[in-house]
Amino acid sequence: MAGRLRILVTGGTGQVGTELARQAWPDHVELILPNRQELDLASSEAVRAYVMAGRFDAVINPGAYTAVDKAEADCTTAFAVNAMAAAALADATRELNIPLVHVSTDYVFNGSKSEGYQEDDPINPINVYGASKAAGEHAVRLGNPRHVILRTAWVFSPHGSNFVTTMLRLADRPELRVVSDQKGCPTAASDIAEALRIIAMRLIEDRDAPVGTFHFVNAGDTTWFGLASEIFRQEREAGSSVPEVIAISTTDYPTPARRPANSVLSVARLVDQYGISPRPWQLALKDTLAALRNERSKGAPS
Ligand SMILES: NC(=O)C1=CN([C@@H]2O[C@H](COP(=O)(O)OP(=O)(O)OC[C@H]3O[C@@H](n4cnc5c(N)ncnc54)[C@H](OP(=O)(O)O)[C@@H]3O)[C@@H](O)[C@H]2O)C=CC1
Ligand SMILES: Cc1cn([C@H]2C[C@H](O)[C@@H](COP(=O)(O)OP(=O)(O)O[C@H]3O[C@@H](C)C(=O)[C@@H](O)[C@H]3O)O2)c(=O)[nH]c1=O
Repeated sequence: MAGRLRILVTGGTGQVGTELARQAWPDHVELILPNRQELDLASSEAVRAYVMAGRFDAVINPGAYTAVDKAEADCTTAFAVNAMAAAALADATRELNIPLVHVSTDYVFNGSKSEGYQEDDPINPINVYGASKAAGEHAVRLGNPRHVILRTAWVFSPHGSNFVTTMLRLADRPELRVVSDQKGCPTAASDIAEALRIIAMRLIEDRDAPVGTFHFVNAGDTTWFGLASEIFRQEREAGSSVPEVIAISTTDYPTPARRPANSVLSVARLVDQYGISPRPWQLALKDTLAALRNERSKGAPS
């Protein structure tokens, strides 16, 4: 029988962390998912001490400061969590000679490219969140050669706050105005978690497993307007009454943080080196909407 493996997962209460806990891990794997009280990612000393003491065989780091607009005025916390904690994880995992799987974002790109971004395209973030995540990537690359940085994008899931749950919360309005000039790849947290599980297990079991930066997003791309339209198309098909969705431009929806006009990610490297092929985002969305409908029907008075 294989020896027991302990994997530290940060951000266990988040979208990706929750889905990592739900993955079908082999029986000999134990996930350790500390909450904010048990491990404060804003303290790099606490992060280092926790990893050094934990007898872990790998670390997966989806924990992050993800409030994109709030980060503009809270740069210190965003950098502490997204950059300094990542640096502490990278240093500690290198010293322990264990792999680090770090999660990053499409918002490290400035959005000026017209096609999909490759892993080695230059990064040039245009908001504080993106800059803090870019600094986290840099620290991971410098800190531990045995790393995978998995960039993903536009994450949705049945739990937590995301664009899909926001649209459903606003669904009783007669109309919703949504930007149609920002393009990206909507991606289910459950699919990201599956990719992270496969990558982490390969890195633990095979010293020659591919390392470096990879992209993982669901297949296909759209705009936020396209995503909202598809959410309500599927909801209407399931019998719900839905608002009219109106396409607007970014200038008509001012926000504290700028967002890239195009952050479509190419996944070819992950398909090639890990054999992971993502499903279309519309199918992943269907599962999430069904799960949310199921939760609503359980909560509805009988
Ligand atoms: N959401 C998205 O659209 C995208 C996310 N990403 C990246 O994917 C990863 C996962 O994102 P997602 O699951 O959506 O994120 P969530 O915002 O859902 O979860 C973030 C997690 O980090 C934890 N966290 C934040 N600050 C601290 C802290 N100071 N100490 C301890 N824990 C903390 C949160 O804990 P608590 O519950 O206590 O707040 C939560 O568990 C992140 O690295 C993110 O940058 C990439 C692209 C898109
Ligand atoms: C709610 C709403 C948003 N919008 C716009 C604002 C913004 O340009 C876009 C997306 O809004 P959100 O604030 O929900 O999404 P945002 O926080 O920008 O999402 C990002 O989160 C971070 C963590 C990432 O890493 C990115 O990949 C991306 O998923 O939609 C509308 O046009 N109409 C609306 O009614």
